[in-house]
Amino acid sequence: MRRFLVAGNWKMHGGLEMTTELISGISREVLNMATISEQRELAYDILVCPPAVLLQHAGALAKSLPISIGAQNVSPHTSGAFTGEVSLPMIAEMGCEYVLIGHSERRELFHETDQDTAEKFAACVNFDKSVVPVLCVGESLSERQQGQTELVVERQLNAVIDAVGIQGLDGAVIAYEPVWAIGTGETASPEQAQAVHAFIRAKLAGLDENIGQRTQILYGGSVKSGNAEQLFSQPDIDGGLIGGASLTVEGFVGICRAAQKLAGHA
Ligand SMILES: O=C[C@H](O)COP(=O)(O)O
Repeated sequence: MRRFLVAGNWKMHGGLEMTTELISGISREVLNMATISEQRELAYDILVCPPAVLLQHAGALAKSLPISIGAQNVSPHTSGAFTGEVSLPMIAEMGCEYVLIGHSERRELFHETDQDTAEKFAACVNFDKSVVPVLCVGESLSERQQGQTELVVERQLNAVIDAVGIQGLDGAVIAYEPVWAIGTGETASPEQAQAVHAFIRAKLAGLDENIGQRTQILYGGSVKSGNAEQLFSQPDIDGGLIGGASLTVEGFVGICRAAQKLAGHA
């Protein structure tokens, strides 16, 4: 059975104080709303992805809490003359268990290609310590309007599958984030999201049934406490990658509440 994963992507927000407040506040609230037995181990997983300079602080804070830490980006290189970049060994040392790969803002604003994304994903697969890649895929508004959603998502998936094989996706997380729903307040309807999630799962399952069935596929794009339960109720939606609503304890915990309520049904 797949577990729900509620993941917050803080993007370029926050500082030391906000990191302390969010991580300790989220942990306090989710433990408060958990049953006694769930307090030993929550029935779903929580991830927060702060900016790179806050990872050390976040990693130290979250060490004994039911929250995993992830980076928002990583270099495909282990070390070298790559000014401004951060490597997998560096983020792992800061306590990162996950890293976002190919977020649409990286693709759009920083011109990362499918090939760049595949190289970063391959670096995670080949890294000897475990840092789970969260591969972000999704179409733009004009691509959706032209009926190209599946084509685009499949192209983005294929770039990674070509680089690492289907086995390389075993244990990875996929986040479907329609670009037109990111930060716009416009959410894909549960049915629209489910259709793409089912397509992604079928694509993976067509190559390896077990990997297809056990891969967590998150939805991202204006998820908030008011729509999380409806989205997470869909059979192929295993949680969310949350931007704006992950920046307050109340907003993020409201989404965790939906995962807690539905846990066991993913
Ligand atoms: O990584 C998160 C997504 O870009 C969604 O952002 P949003 O929840 O602000 O729409």
